[in-house]
Amino acid sequence: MTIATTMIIRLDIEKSVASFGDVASGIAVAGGDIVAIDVIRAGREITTRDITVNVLDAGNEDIIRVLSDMPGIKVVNVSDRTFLAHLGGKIEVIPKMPIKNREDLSQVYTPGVARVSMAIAEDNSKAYTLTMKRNTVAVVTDGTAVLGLGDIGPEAAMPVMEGKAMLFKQLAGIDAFPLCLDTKDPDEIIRIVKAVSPGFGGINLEDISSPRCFDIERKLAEELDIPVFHDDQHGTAVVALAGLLNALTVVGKTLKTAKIVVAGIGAAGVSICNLLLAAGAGHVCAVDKEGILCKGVPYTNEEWRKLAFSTNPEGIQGLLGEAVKGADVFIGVAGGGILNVEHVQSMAQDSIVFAMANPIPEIQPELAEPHVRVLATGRSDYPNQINNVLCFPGLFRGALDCRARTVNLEMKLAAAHAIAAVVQPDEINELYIIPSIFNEKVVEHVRGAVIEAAIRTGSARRIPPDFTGWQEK
Ligand SMILES: NC(=O)C1=CN([C@@H]2O[C@H](COP(=O)(O)OP(=O)(O)OC[C@H]3O[C@@H](n4cnc5c(N)ncnc54)[C@H](O)[C@@H]3O)[C@@H](O)[C@H]2O)C=CC1
Ligand SMILES: CC(=O)C(=O)O
Ligand SMILES: [Mg+2]
Repeated sequence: MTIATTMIIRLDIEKSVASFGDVASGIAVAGGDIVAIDVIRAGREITTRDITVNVLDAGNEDIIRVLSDMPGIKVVNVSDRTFLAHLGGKIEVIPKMPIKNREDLSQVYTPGVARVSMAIAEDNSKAYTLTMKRNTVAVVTDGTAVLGLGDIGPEAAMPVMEGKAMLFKQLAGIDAFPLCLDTKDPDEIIRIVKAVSPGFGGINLEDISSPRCFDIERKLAEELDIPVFHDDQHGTAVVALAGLLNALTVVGKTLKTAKIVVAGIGAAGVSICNLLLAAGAGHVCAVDKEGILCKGVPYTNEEWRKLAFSTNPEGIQGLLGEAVKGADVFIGVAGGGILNVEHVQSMAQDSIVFAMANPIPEIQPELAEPHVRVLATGRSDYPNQINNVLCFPGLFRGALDCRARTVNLEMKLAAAHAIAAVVQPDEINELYIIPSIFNEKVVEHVRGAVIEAAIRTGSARRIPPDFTGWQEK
């Protein structure tokens, strides 16, 4: 799969040996397109230039190899726009007011702050009004299941968590802090999250591998009185359900009767199966590496044991190939390339394929497209992006604003229906089953639906002053 990008290559060119013409033809031969040239230093013997080159494939090493092999050329540095966007990290803390004089200082810091702290000490709930707690979420990971990259560790997880924090802020105005923990021990993760929780209005667990993630989330949700939400489980499930509701409308099928295969029964897959069942799906078939989950198999994974009873009503046995035969829907949250063209061809007429693995989908969209009616991926470079970013900003906005104690099933179902309803009935078509993350209505819809469900189910501790009720439009 190719990802077009722009590289900036800094070169020392030894004038007596090589010319810029040599460089330009080398880059062209290796598949690059020069879009800008900057002279950084013009010495008598050596000139240093930054060459900006468009390349089709982000992983393209050919250009660098060609240039490195050229006599008189030294490649000093290579960066691309993506790396440049990460220099020094992507987020920062900005004070809400400047400290210009001693009076300001004594208000925001000592001695003035002491009175505020004492007010909170007398009544802890004042932390919601007198600190950043009410607008602040911790994005917590142990780096064990980062995107589809696996267990890459807490440092390598940081860019993804910073990205989530940016999305929280830009889309929903929420201040989110990445907390990348250097431990994989579930009990220690629970202890650390509980210990830091006083400063946060909510906890977004991210990219924690399964099955550890289930217990970690359950125990934290039981023990904390703020919403704890494992995004890869429930954010993904909410958005998958939203997309599926509209995709089924496009093909004229129903959730109750459609045969739905979910592949990859990890964090995302378990929650997708559970949410689909809760929404009324009648034929869910859960498939992991060892095959279709079946009743009576003594799985060590407790979630699998439960799913084996609630899914696969036909008792189908076998691997993915058996599961997808005649299926109306395939939802992949397993990993890149596990679905092939024969699999897709064996599905029912007007099939729906959500290949949601990141960064490489279960099947390349170009391969699947000719054989399916509705296709979606988790990526931003194809139509129908089914990504949990459509859920978590609005869901936390709603949960924070009504000071929800928890995120319950009704809130998740409400969020899914709200996302689906952003696409108006006269707009829905094969290439538009899910709104864009830049559609401003998404956060507004999800917030409203989540607040309404939280109030209805007793999870809300307050009714936001601006909340006058919510109805799908
Ligand atoms: N589009 C979106 O919004 C989201 C996409 N994802 C993507 O979904 C994938 C899974 O994420 P998580 O659930 O967090 O990971 P996970 O590690 O908890 O689960 C992955 C599951 O897939 C299974 N699996 C691997 N190869 C398989 C195969 N050939 N056939 C069937 N099952 C197979 C694994 O055994 C595991 O149970 C990743 O690629 C991730 O990037 C995850 C969350 C959100
Ligand atoms: C989108 C996301 O959260 C993931 O792929 O892990
Ligand atoms: Mg994730």
